Amino acid sequence: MDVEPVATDVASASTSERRERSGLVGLLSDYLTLTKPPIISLLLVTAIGGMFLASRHMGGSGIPDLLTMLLVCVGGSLGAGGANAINHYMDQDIDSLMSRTAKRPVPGHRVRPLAALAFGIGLNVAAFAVLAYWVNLLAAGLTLAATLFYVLVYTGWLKRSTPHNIVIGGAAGSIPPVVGWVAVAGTFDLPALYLFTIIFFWTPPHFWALSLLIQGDYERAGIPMLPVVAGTEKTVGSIFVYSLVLVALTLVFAATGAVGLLYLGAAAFLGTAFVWAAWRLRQDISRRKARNLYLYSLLYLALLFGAMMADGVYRWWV
Ligand SMILES: CC(C)=CCC/C(C)=C/CC/C(C)=C/COP(=O)(O)OP(=O)(O)O
Repeated sequence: MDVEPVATDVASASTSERRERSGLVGLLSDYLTLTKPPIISLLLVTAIGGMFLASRHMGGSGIPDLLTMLLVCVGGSLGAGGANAINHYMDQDIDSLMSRTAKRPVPGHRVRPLAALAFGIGLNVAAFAVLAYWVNLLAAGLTLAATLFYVLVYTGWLKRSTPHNIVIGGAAGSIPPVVGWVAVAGTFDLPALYLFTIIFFWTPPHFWALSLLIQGDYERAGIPMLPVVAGTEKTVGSIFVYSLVLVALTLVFAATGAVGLLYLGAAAFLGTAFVWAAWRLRQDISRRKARNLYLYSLLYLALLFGAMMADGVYRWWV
């Protein structure tokens, strides 16, 4: 497969253009870029999904209290945004070697490394304060744990040392629905573990599809992502196996009774398309198929959690 890196960090590229146009707007835009807003949006969808599910589990309408939702979104955005800013600081050397990330604010010399670090730490302190004071200590502690796992275990260690980096590191991104759940339920329960596990198994196929598209970048930076270390055939095989486990998990979840038929139908439909996309990539290892799976995986997660929310409200309503 042609592995020439074509993906560019669109957010950073446009940031650099804006920065040239206007000093203050550009600076604010760079700091916003440090938080990786598209990733935050997806994490919030999963956190809100956890809140809807917990609300239904507690015998409520399935629609969580709006203020709690807002506070979780604010606290979660600060926590995840802070973790991402620290990631920018820690990865500045390798980011400067990859075309997708070379124009980011730190390697692009528009934000000083220590300023990015201080910004990231500051956001995490604010996240902890918001969640601990207005939501609960468990939600605050879990968010902090996600940040520490992401920056210390994934960014500082696994990312540069093992092809299993994204498998284990994905645990950080699997915590937001659990934060949403405990924000509403106050305690940890089995459905929250399911949500965690679903995202845990979603992350590798999603990230490996991206890794296939930017394999050249990872090779240049010496990052042992699976395609670099094990080759494209092994990677698409692993993507397929993880996709099967992911979809099986989403279906078994319905058997627990935490979700209903509306969710089950959506999980079956969306999951079939996921496995189909992974199978097609396995049959024809091309950039187009890898990009299809990568983009679909984003849509899949948002729609799966959307179905979960709609399902709870529907069951309360009928
Ligand atoms: C508080 C909280 C919920 C934090 C979650 C942190 C988070 C965004 C986890 C996502 C999982 C992950 C390993 C992403 C890859 O980062 P990367 O450094 O490989 O990505 P990059 O190459 O784009 O920088």
